[in-house]
Amino acid sequence: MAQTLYDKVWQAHVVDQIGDDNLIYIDRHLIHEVTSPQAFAGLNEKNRKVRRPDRTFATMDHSISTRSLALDACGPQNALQLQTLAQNCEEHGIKLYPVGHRKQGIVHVMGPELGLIQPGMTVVCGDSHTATHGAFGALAFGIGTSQVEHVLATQTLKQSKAKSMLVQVNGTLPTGITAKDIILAIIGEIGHGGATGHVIEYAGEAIRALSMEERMTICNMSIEAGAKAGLIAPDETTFAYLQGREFAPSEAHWDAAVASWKALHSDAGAQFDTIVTLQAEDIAPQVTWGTNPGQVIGVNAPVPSPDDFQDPIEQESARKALAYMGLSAGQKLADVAVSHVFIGSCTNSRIEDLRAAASIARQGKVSKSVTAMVVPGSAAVKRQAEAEGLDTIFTEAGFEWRLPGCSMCLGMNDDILTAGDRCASTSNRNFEGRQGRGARTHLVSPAMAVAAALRGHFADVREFQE
Ligand SMILES: CC(C)[C@H](C(=O)O)[C@@H](O)C(=O)O
Ligand code: SF4
Repeated sequence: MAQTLYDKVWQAHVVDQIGDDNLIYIDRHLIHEVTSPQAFAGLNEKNRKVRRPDRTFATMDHSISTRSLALDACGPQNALQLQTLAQNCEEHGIKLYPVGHRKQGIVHVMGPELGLIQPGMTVVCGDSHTATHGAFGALAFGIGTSQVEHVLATQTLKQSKAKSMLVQVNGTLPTGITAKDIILAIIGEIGHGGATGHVIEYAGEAIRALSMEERMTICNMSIEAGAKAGLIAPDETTFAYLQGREFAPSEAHWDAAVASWKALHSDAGAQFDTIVTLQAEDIAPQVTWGTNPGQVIGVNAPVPSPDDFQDPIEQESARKALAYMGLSAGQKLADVAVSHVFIGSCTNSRIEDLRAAASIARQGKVSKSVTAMVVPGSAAVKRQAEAEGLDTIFTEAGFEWRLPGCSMCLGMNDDILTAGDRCASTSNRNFEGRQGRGARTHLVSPAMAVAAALRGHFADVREFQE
């Protein structure tokens, strides 16, 4: 029978059947400081060892400062969490990339960089944006702390199979439109719960044309569509990205690996539970106006009115969102001033994101009324950006240039907004209080974030194209 990519990866990892569920084997386990301490505590209490330390990799990203390398820069509680991770990794023989290490970074940025994620693998992490790694044709999803403990102890996980959704993006992406705009447009189309219970496979000409970094941006936000995971079938782009990376198959094994990866695609005639189709030419630069990522419009569209929605729940949600965001129906986004701009997060902090941001930043200066920062996703991205002189472009334009980490994506470190602040952010979540209590988040692409920084209000990045 014709199989989907998801079927193939799933089937190759089933170890056992438990009732209606399966026990699946986990190839890679990524860990960070926030969701691992209790898991290790549970393991230690039961006197258990980590089953496969060689398949487990750790980094520090959430609770760290991106202004200083000091572990206690964000206070004693964060320091304790970070020290606990270091101690647990030491005791259990797990490779850790701590703050200051040349391979440290946001878990979803540094993992792929090291070649840890390969087509056909199962990948888990106690973090919802583990979906990012699906860009490699891996089945990658976030797990809770008790599941982290289970994977540490057994290298397996009990799971039930999800439904499948095909999101097909046809056509060619217009100039100035990015992967971030594609995924926001998809979520705008299906709603922020639109893929609940599904694993999404992204396909179509516009997806095939994307680089690996752009594919990661797409898969990253599968979670914001409600999906369990998002995948893209591996192809030459994937293989070229992986070749030569530290943990990628060695030269002696490379050809055999690629040959097996080439079978990882949905067969002709494979059945999906749900199919969604978008046309790339229809996508404008996206800006969220509300408090979930599905509340999104093209930059030139008016802010909607609750009456524009049929569903009473959506109407109520729009009403609440407009009140929280301090916006009114019919308003133009070009009239909405921003106080902060954040370029970073596991969605948009890779080198291509920073290049796109710099290409706009070199055209002007950050508005006096805006505080703007660029936070590279990993130490490797930071080094590369500095080698290309991007840091100078940013600082000369008036942006802060930071150390790698999650930073202002969420309020767990020293980058927290205050009530009433309005931020154009390249991150992935915009719920109430995400970047600080009472703060307002608008999700955009890196280029759109810079456009807002320079103008002091939202602007169509296509006006900046040289
Ligand atoms: C801290 C962590 C558990 C959390 C997540 O899982 O998503 C964080 O990364 C986030 O983006 O909110
Ligand atoms: S950058 Fe943001 S979304 Fe990504 S892992 Fe860190 S906190 Fe979560």
